[in-house]
Amino acid sequence: MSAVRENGVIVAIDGPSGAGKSSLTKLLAQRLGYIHIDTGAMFRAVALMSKRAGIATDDDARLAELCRGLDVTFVRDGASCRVLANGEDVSTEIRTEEIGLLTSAISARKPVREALLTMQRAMGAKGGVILEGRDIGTVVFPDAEVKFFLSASAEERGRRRYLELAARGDSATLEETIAKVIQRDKQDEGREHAPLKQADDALPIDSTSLSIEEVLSVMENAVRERLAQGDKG
Ligand SMILES: Nc1ncnc2c1ncn2[C@@H]1O[C@H](COP(=O)(O)OP(=O)(O)OP(=O)(O)O)[C@@H](O)[C@H]1O
Ligand SMILES: Nc1ccn([C@@H]2O[C@H](COP(=O)(O)O)[C@@H](O)[C@H]2O)c(=O)n1
Repeated sequence: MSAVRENGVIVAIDGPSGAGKSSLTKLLAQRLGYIHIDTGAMFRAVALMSKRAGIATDDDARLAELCRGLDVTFVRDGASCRVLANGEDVSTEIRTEEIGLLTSAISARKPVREALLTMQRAMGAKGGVILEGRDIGTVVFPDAEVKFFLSASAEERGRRRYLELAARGDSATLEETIAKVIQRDKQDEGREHAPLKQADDALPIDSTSLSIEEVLSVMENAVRERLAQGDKG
């Protein structure tokens, strides 16, 4: 177990779509005074920009060129965070289901993963960060001091996403939403590069029957226990 870093520990939260990663990362970051790094938003920004540029999802050369010229940053907006791509606020545009599915295809490409891996490691190396994604504990920071793998049944994750979309006026049915969650799971788990999987040393949390507050309590206790170990860990 590595010593605590300059700004604190690195916390990795991985898991499939709709498991609650963003919700819990935001709350846990507030509790700890840590920085929230939404790596999914970074992949979504690449997907949005590639769509605008008319780049095919398997055109690695053009995807690599796009990533070289792309600067993805996070800007605090009260209790929330805005996502900027080359200075443009793309926070809303990257959240559509269309972009979510496109992102799942784009994020399977090696040049995209290599480019964002470099950015993510630079953002989190000094600690005091919580990164959420699919490969944080396995690829980005395999030496993270605290790792969680947050999951829930596909039906529950689809139900959560359905409620979220309905609140935004989206007309997708529950059945359609569950099917899209399962489709994204298969794409994320089945790809060659950095597939979604639980790190061997990650604490698994099945949130199917747990409230956000219950999950947050488990996570916060685990992080504070590690912090109490300090450099002895
Ligand atoms: N334990 C829970 N119980 C009930 N609802 C939850 C729970 N966790 C998250 N939610 C709700 O489920 C929806 C999806 O949560 P969230 O966006 O945090 O998941 P995610 O894992 O980040 O998904 P994605 O990877 O697709 O972005 C949100 O509306 C959130 O409020
Ligand atoms: N570390 C990551 C994070 C995300 N992805 C891909 O992005 C898609 C969108 O992620 P959300 O968390 O915003 O839903 C996701 O389905 C993955 O395909 C990734 O590959 N690695």
